[in-house]
Amino acid sequence: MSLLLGVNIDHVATLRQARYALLPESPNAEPSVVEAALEAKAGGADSITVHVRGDRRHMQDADVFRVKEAVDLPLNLELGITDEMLDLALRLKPEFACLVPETREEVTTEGGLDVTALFGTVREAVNRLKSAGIKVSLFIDPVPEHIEAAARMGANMIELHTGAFANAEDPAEEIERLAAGARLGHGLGLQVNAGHGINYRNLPQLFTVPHLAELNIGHTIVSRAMTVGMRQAVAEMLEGMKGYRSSQ
Ligand SMILES: CC(=O)[C@@H](O)[C@H](O)COP(=O)(O)O
Ligand SMILES: NCC(=O)COP(=O)(O)O
Repeated sequence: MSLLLGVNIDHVATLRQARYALLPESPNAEPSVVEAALEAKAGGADSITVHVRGDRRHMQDADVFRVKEAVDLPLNLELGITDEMLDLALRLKPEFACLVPETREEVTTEGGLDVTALFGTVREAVNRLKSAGIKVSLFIDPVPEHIEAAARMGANMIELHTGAFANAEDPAEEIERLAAGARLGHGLGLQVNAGHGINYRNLPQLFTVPHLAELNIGHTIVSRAMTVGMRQAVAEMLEGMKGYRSSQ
């Protein structure tokens, strides 16, 4: 099975909010997140990822319902563990939900969910989402205790946070941490995904990380789409991902 690509379209909404923050549902509001998702599908995306943040800095609640309605692809909703966001997820009923840490002051997601310190809270959220038929992923750092806790609480998947890898001067150590985490997660029966900061240049460095099922990639694809359009930006990323399986 090929390595799957989840396209995160958050930053299409970032551009829209720059002008239409007060009127995101205006008929004039652009760019359209629905059109972006449809173009991502046309480019070959396997799923669409959207992160509705508590501060609604980019994706709005209405956006994700419209994307789910209009785009025939699995939807992966990223959310913080709050009653408000869990309620949204239970109303939306996406195929997948990925529980992520969130702080209002962060520029972007800065680390993985501390699933050991928050074990009970995370497990309750996992159970509520799974009871609604939603497959649950946990966005975590490649920390063995966190991976083991994810398996123990019944998560379906983990998404290894690749931000430290993406930001590292020399990524060798981070790549080994990710590889060890992927081996452990796979061995525990978890689907192992990865995401955050992956781009067209650093992607091949991840090919030594085994057992990856899916990459969630957004910022670099939306950035590339500024030049070549979303459909081609997605197709180019998929072309780059083709070498993964043969490198395993
Ligand atoms: C959880 C994750 O890595 C992505 O959703 C990332 O958060 C993109 O959204 P932001 O740029 O708002 O962080
Ligand atoms: N969970 C990672 C994601 O959805 C996309 O992150 P990025 O590629 O925008 O950094």
